[in-house]
Amino acid sequence: MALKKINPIETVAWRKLQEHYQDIKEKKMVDMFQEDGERVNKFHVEWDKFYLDYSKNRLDDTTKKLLLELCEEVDLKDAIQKQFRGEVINATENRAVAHTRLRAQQKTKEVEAALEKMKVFSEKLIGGDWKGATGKSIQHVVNIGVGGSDLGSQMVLDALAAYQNQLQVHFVSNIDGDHVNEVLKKIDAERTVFIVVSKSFSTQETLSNATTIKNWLIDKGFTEKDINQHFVAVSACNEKAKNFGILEENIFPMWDWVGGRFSLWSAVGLAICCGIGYQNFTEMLDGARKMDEHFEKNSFDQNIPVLLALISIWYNNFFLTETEAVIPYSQYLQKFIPYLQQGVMESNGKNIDRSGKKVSYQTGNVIWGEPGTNAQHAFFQLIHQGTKLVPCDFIGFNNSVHGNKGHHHKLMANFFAQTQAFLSGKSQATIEEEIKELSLEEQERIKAYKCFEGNKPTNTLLIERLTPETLGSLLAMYEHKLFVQGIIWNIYSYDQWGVELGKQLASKIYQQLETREINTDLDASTRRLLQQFLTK
Ligand SMILES: O=P(O)(O)OC[C@H]1O[C@H](O)[C@H](O)[C@@H](O)[C@@H]1O
Repeated sequence: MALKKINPIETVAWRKLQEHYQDIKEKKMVDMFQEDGERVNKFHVEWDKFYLDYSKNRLDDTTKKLLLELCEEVDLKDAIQKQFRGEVINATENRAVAHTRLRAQQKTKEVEAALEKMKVFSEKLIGGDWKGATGKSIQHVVNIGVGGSDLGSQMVLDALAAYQNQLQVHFVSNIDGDHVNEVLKKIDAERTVFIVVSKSFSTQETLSNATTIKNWLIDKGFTEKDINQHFVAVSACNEKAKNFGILEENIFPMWDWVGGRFSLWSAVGLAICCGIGYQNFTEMLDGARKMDEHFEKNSFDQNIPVLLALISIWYNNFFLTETEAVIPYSQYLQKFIPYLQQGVMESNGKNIDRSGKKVSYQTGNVIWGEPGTNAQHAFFQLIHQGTKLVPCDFIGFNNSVHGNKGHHHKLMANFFAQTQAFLSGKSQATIEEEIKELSLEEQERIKAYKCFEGNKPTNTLLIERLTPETLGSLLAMYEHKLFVQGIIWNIYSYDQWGVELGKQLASKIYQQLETREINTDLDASTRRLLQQFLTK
């Protein structure tokens, strides 16, 4: 059964939210805290190892009530059930969406078999039982993939670097030859296994990089047979992987019903199993499953992904904010933002609704960010005193991984202080006190620059500790958040046609660069640029 096609702006809740926005747009959050002593109690969720405080947002009881009514009107419940039942909700590609199946308690036979294969392979590598062509055990693993076949594994291995074993895992993604060259400098061919990860097994970047590496091995004297011991693949297109020269037994499955950007839970996460071991990988799946259950079963007013999605819609569609920042207070989560960017922007960057009509409202949010405290020293100025409203998610941990309390308390003091500053700003009295030593003339001149208006919204997510399990829950939380937003916006979140045009044009331009024959039907700017490129 297809997803329902309900135009959100035609709902009663949307109209009421528009009216309600007029009441709330000038309100100060500090006043709302004053007026309602129960605000924190009402606007937080405690779940498993997560604590979400969303009280520092420009919303009140009515906002929440209306946003929840919007969920009813678009029949979010029905959409959630359809997703968990694995129905064909990716209608533009005619595919089911069932990545949650990869981490379900009761797994299907094919998923079990894939997991077992990943376990056996990664344990052989880690235990030194998988030998290269010259009989040496493996030290390096190179993941060759791009987009969803790269970002997730990279991010998880960075996030869980504390769990890393002796294998060194590298990533080659960019078609830029400098990328592959730099990685090749770091590895020892005889002790390296390459994992070619491509759902379609037809992505230009991945196939070019894999071919370059294969040739590099051949130049070193490896035969086709030797290469078999150094190459494995993860793909939904077995035949193409075999044609590339990968042995059938070394191909790990992928399925149509797993979108690339939701695939780290599948064999696409093989590099993760190699780097941190199968046990940690399954703990991550368990964490994701817990979040799936929370999302599927909890009432919407206590449902973390639903609430985050609604808050985001509130700003995006009523305050008309342009972007959203995610600030994890953990250096381990440095690659979390690029990973989220693919998930969120590839999914919800759409302008045609589920009825095939152009939408007349804003969809996909622009996501950006960087770990705190580094972010504070880079772009927080704009959030504090710029002209744009940037709602932020602050993600912090009760306990650090390294156990160094001194550092962790300093880090978290900044975490709490920033959301406090975003909320309250700086009062006139405090500014006057700060500058009272200056001459009256100087005070007058400087006063306005020292002003922090505050009233900048933040969600604060406090998680017990960064572990494979909590990371799994966190990733699933954002997956469900973007799904809810796509449902409300009445778009299809699981296709990505928007990336195709560039690929097609690149292949035509590539031919022209190779033959040095520039098409006359190109636009004038591109034609001139190609000429310029070829002259030097
Ligand atoms: O895994 P692959 O088929 O090689 O695809 C890799 C990536 O490329 C595409 O362009 C898509 O935009 C991504 O969603 C996908 O993850």
